[in-house]
Amino acid sequence: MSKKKLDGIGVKDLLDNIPIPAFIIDNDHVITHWNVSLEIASGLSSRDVVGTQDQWRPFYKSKRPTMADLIVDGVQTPDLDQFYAAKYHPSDVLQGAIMAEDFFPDIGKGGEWLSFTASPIKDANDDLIGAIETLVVITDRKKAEFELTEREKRYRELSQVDDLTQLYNSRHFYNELGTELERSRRYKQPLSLCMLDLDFFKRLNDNFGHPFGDQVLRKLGFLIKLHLRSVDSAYRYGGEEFAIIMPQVELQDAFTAVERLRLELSEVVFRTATGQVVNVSLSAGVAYAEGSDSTGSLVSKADKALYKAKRSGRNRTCY
Ligand SMILES: Nc1nc2c(ncn2[C@@H]2O[C@H](COP(=O)(O)OP(=O)(O)OP(=O)(O)O)[C@@H](O)[C@H]2O)c(=O)[nH]1
Repeated sequence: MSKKKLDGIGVKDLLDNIPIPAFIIDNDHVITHWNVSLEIASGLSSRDVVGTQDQWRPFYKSKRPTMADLIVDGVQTPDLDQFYAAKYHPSDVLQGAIMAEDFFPDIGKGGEWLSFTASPIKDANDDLIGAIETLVVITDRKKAEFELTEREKRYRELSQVDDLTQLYNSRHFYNELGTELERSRRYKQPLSLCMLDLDFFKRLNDNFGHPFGDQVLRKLGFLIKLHLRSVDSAYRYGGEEFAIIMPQVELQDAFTAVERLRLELSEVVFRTATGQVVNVSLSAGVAYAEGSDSTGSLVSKADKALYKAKRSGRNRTCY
């Protein structure tokens, strides 16, 4: 008995009983159905739009095809790009249907994100007779996704950046050095690596206190950043040891750049808590990447040069 009643139910009744906004257009792009959920969402009554081609009206400022119109016209990828560049994909579930997500600035107060799917409607002979489009507001989900992406970005930055000096930390150093080494090999471009180490830093800490040592580290971090070109990257490699990766820089130029930095630091006047004036120096080692170098061998070359600078009296740069 109840089955018979359901057999007789029309498309309009069915559509009006689902909580998802939906409309149907025929092959002439004329609206045949506009359900109650879409009336509520769009503020347009079915009486006013059925029989028209106004399906674009709730979504756009001026007339343009909706996804359902493109389905009716048989528009395929990549021509869909013209209207929904990189925002659509074929439905995993329905054959011939296209799903898309987009932001509609003219809907609601500040705009809404919609997820919409348009599917072809075919008759018993498999001929296309129209298309149905359903819409879901996904603004809250999108907001949550954006917030999550931002948090992840911030977290990644925090886990890569040293708090004290605001330079990258050593974890990030090895990733980046590997990438730059690979790039220099592939494009046959020079790559230099500099290791810097403050001289007698233990003595500074012991004599003037840890906070004073921190102040020196911060200042050196600041000076390094000041001197960096946009393609260089600097790292706090260890306690008072720093590294600078210099892509596209020959050994001699890297040497000159580090020397400039060393001289600048030597001219900075630090003042201790008791007002004492202190000068600080650094030693540096510069190495140049050769075709056969790994990250390990390049770091080792730079470290050896740094050791040489320390051994031969400090406050100098060696390669
Ligand atoms: N203030 C401060 N000191 C640190 C930090 N990290 C490491 N150090 C100190 O840096 C000092 C490094 O000392 P050493 O490795 O003996 O080297 P050095 O005294 O600079 O001697 P040379 O490198 O041979 O000139 C140690 O006393 C560490 O405690 C930090 O974040 N802040």
